[in-house]
Amino acid sequence: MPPPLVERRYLNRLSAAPEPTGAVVVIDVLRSFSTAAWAIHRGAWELYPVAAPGDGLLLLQHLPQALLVGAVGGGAPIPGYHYGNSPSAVQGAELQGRTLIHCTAAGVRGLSRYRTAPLLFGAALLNARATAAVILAAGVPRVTLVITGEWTDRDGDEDVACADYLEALLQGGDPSPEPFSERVRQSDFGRRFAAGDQPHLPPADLDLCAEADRFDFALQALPSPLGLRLVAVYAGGGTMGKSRS
Ligand SMILES: O=C(O)[C@H](CS(=O)(=O)O)OP(=O)(O)O
Repeated sequence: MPPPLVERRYLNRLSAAPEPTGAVVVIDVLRSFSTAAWAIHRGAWELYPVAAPGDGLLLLQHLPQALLVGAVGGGAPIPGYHYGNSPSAVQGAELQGRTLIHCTAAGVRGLSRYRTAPLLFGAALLNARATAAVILAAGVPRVTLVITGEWTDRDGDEDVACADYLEALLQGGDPSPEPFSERVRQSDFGRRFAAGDQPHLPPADLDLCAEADRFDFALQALPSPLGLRLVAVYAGGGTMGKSRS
């Protein structure tokens, strides 16, 4: 099977391009899908991405055992939520078997924007290789990579680096991940974490987000009666997370 055609979109740029067909991979290395991946690794079953903080509070009425995780634009925790959108914050949480409601200003908004895609993933550098493997196993002819971290004051190169790595893997390459990991650290947003002068952007988060291929699962967003639901999926088939019909 030939490699898929890969194209890119930017969440924060106006675009007249037609809606993507095939797989859409919404990339957010700092930090949405790194937080989500660490949460799954720490035992969370599933995450419900919601586009606005108030939507999370409404959804909590249907999922009273869920934990609220999220940040406003710039990265400060959402008031009233249990945890910030932070891999180091979820490290200290008891997440085994838990459902999370996840709200962020970029990555989660990207999932919401592309919610009608035939196959939809959230990805970070932590699970780039696993995401490529799941997509290649699905045999889709076209893949759209969505950069979420580019803003007027930020280059978004943490996501572009992840997209470059993913694209190389999707084309059948086997590049060393280190240069891509270093680009995450050197990106405009990465350097804000490295500076360590904002409590909601801890340097520990950069370490937990800049590692490549730590996890062997992709994060697939599936439709559910309560909205999109993000679960771990594996290239050999198989989904982790409770089914909810
Ligand atoms: O919480 C984060 O790290 C960012 C903040 S911002 O929206 O990019 O300013 O959110 P995310 O959606 O994870 O990029």
